Amino acid sequence: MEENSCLRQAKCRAKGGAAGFKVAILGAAGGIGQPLAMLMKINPLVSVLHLYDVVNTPGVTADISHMDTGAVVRGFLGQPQLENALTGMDLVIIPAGVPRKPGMTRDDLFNINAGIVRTLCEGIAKCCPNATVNLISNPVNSTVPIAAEVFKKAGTYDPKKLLGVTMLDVVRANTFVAEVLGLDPRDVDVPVVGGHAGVTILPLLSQVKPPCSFTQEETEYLTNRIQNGGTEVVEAKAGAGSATLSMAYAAVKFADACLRGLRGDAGVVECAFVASQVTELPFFASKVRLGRQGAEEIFQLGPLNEYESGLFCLLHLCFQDWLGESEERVSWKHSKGHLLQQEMKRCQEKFHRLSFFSLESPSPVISKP
Ligand SMILES: NC(=O)c1ccc[n+]([C@@H]2O[C@H](COP(=O)([O-])OP(=O)(O)OC[C@H]3O[C@@H](n4cnc5c(N)ncnc54)[C@H](O)[C@@H]3O)[C@@H](O)[C@H]2O)c1
Ligand SMILES: O=C(O)C[C@H](O)C(=O)O
Repeated sequence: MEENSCLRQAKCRAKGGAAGFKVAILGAAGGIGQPLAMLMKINPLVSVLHLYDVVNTPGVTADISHMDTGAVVRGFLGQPQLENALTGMDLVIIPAGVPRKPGMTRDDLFNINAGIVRTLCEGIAKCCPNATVNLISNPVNSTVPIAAEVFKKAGTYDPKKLLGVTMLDVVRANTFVAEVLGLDPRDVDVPVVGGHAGVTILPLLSQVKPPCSFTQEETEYLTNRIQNGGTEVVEAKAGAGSATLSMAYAAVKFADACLRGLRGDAGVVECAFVASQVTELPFFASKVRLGRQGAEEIFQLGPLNEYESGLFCLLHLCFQDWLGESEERVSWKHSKGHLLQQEMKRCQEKFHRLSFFSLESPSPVISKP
C-alpha cells in the first residue's frame, strides 16, 4: 500500500509540479552537455529539464535525476524523440556538435555543425517557436545566422530570442583581467563584443569595472589571451576536445540570466551575439538587456580607445566573408568593400607588429541553409 502511494507520488512529481521554467539541453550527453545538465538541475528557476542527444541520454538522465534538487529531469534519445524533447520549452540550450582538435579553427566545424544546428532549429520552430534559444555550437559567428534563416523560413523568427552564447569570452576576460589587477574575478566585469573567433573577439579593456588602467604591454597580453582562450584549452587537451567545464559554467551563468529576464527581473545585462544594428554587421555581440521577450535592448559599444578602434576595424574586415553569398552580402560588399579595404590596410599598418595576424583565422563562411 505504502509502495503504491510512493509510486503515485513519484509519478505525480514527474509531471513537473514545482514552479519554474522548462529548459531543454540539446547535446546533453556531450562534454559541455553533461556538466551543463548537472548545473541546470541545481538551478532553482528550472522546474523541468529535458536532456536530448543522439547518444547516451538514458544514462545521463538516470544519473542526474537522482540529484535531490527541484527540477524534474527527462531524457530523450535520437531524432524520433526530438519533438517530445522540445514541446512546451521556455528555454533551449544547444551545445550539440563537434568540437575542435589542435590545428583546427572553429570554421573547420562548420560543415558538420551547420547541419546539426539546422535540424535542431527546425524542431524548435515546430515545437516551441516562442522559446528563447541559447546557441553554443561553433562556429557561433555562423551557426547563429543559420538558426535565424531556419526560423525565418518557418515564419517563427524573433531576433530577440536567438542568442549566441559568448559568455565564455566574458568569463575568461574577467579571470585574466583579475589576475593582472590582483582582484577577485567576481568583482571584475569586462565587456567583450564582436564575435566568437580569434580577432572577432574584442574585449573592451577601457570599459572594465571597477575602472582601471593597463600598460600597453598588459593590454596586448590580455587581448591576445582572451582572443585565444579557446585555442589555449584545445591545445592543452591535446586532441580530447575543447573547453567543456568552463563552458558549462558560462552557459549556466548565461542561461540563469535569461531565466531571470523571463521572470521579469529588472536590470539583467549580459553580452551575447545577436541580430544587431549597433554596427553595420547584421549580427554582433554586445551588452544586451534580458527581459520577458529575450534581448529587449541592445546597448551601443560606448567609447573605444585608439587601440580598440583599430581592433574593431580589423574585426569588421574579418566579418566580411562571413556575410554569405546572399544578395544582401553582395550589395553590402559593394557599398562597403572599398572603404573596408582601405581600413584593412590602415589597420595592418598600425598593428603589423602585433601577433594578431598570425592567430586563428576568424573568417567563418556562411552558406545558405
Ligand atoms: N560558444 C562557446 O563559447 C563554445 C565553447 C566551447 C565549445 N563550444 C562548441 O560546443 C560544441 C560542443 O562541444 P562539446 O565539447 O560538448 O562536444 P562533444 O562532442 O563532447 O559533445 C557534443 C554532443 O553533441 C551531440 N550531438 C551530435 N549531433 C547531435 C544532434 N544531431 N542532435 C543532438 N545532439 C547531437 C553528441 O552526441 C555529443 O554528445 C562544439 O561545437 C564546440 O565547438 C562552444
Ligand atoms: O575554442 C573552441 O573551439 C571552443 C570554444 O569556442 C572556446 O572558446 O573555448
